[in-house]
Amino acid sequence: MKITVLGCGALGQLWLAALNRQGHEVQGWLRVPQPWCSVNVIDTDGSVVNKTFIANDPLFLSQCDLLLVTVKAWQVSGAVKNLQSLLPPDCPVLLLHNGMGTLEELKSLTQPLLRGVTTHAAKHDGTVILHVAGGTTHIGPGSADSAALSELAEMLHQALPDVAWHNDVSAACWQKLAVNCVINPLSAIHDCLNGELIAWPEQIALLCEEVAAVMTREGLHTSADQLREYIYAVIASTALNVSSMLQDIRSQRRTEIEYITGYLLKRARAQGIAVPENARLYELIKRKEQDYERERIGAGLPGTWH
Ligand SMILES: NC(=O)C1=CN([C@@H]2O[C@H](COP(=O)(O)OP(=O)(O)OC[C@H]3O[C@@H](n4cnc5c(N)ncnc54)[C@H](OP(=O)(O)O)[C@@H]3O)[C@@H](O)[C@H]2O)C=CC1
Ligand SMILES: CC(C)(CO)C(=O)C(=O)O
Repeated sequence: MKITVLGCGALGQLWLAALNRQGHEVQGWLRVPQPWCSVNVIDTDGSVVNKTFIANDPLFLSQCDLLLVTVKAWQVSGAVKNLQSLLPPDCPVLLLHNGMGTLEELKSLTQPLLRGVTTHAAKHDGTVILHVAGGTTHIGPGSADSAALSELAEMLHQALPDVAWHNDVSAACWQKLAVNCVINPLSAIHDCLNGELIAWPEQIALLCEEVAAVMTREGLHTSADQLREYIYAVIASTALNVSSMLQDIRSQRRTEIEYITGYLLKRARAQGIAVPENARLYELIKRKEQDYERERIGAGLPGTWH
């Protein structure tokens, strides 16, 4: 297959390396106008991929069988809309990111849309991407015309297992959203590793109750106890992780809070449910972002909100 990976960061490079290993023709798509991209990945077994692929080739894009989108949630709709007119009309667009809300922003997209979440973990270490832990990628339709694209899951599974197809992927997306609503802002505010969050059981319990109430109203089968149990399992299995939100805060980058807690708040508001603890964490993270954005602008540096 001919595949363009939009966003060649940690996840993007993982997929470029894996898809190329399976014999697919791949190109990267970068924010900067550069005709090549370097992929430098150390896999979980220590094996190294150090390759250069073509990038930003409009002809390749116009012949693509899949656009795999691995940018941050707040970058998704702008990046995809930029490429929309160059893509074949039937080219599936698969969004792989934390948080929710991008499907709503891409309602006008005419290509079939898929969405997914992953439990793989990859991080930047200088110029190298370390594949820290394997995991499962859950994908499914994001628009009505993508329901018949389940064979994509098998192709992706051959490249970077595990990949599971769901005719309705919303439960998997909400479960990941619940994890991110609890672990990401809490770790960013307490400035701690994921594993250290067990020191705040009351806050975790409160957040789980609020998230479970919203999820139940969305028609998902869950409870505060189930969510809490699952989130403690993720805290244990990612104990030594610096969450992506804490990494963003430490590097003074824009976080994904708007698409994580922000999305939960929007759904809660639409349903008339109060979620005060989530609202408080949302405000604290937004304030942190605004503080360093103001400092950057005050220092004459460009803003990070590109
Ligand atoms: N890394 C992980 O282990 C996991 C990540 N995720 C989620 O996956 C998503 C991607 O994460 P990750 O790979 O870590 O993020 P990275 O920041 O490593 O990668 C994102 C890449 O997208 C690029 N980019 C931004 N805007 C554009 C654009 N308009 N066109 C082309 N490229 C663009 C960025 O380039 P530049 O730096 O130049 O802006 C960057 O290289 C996030 O939602 C994250 O939460 C989920 C689970 C695990
Ligand atoms: C699961 C978790 C919390 C792992 O750190 C994550 O998805 C993140 O950091 O964004």
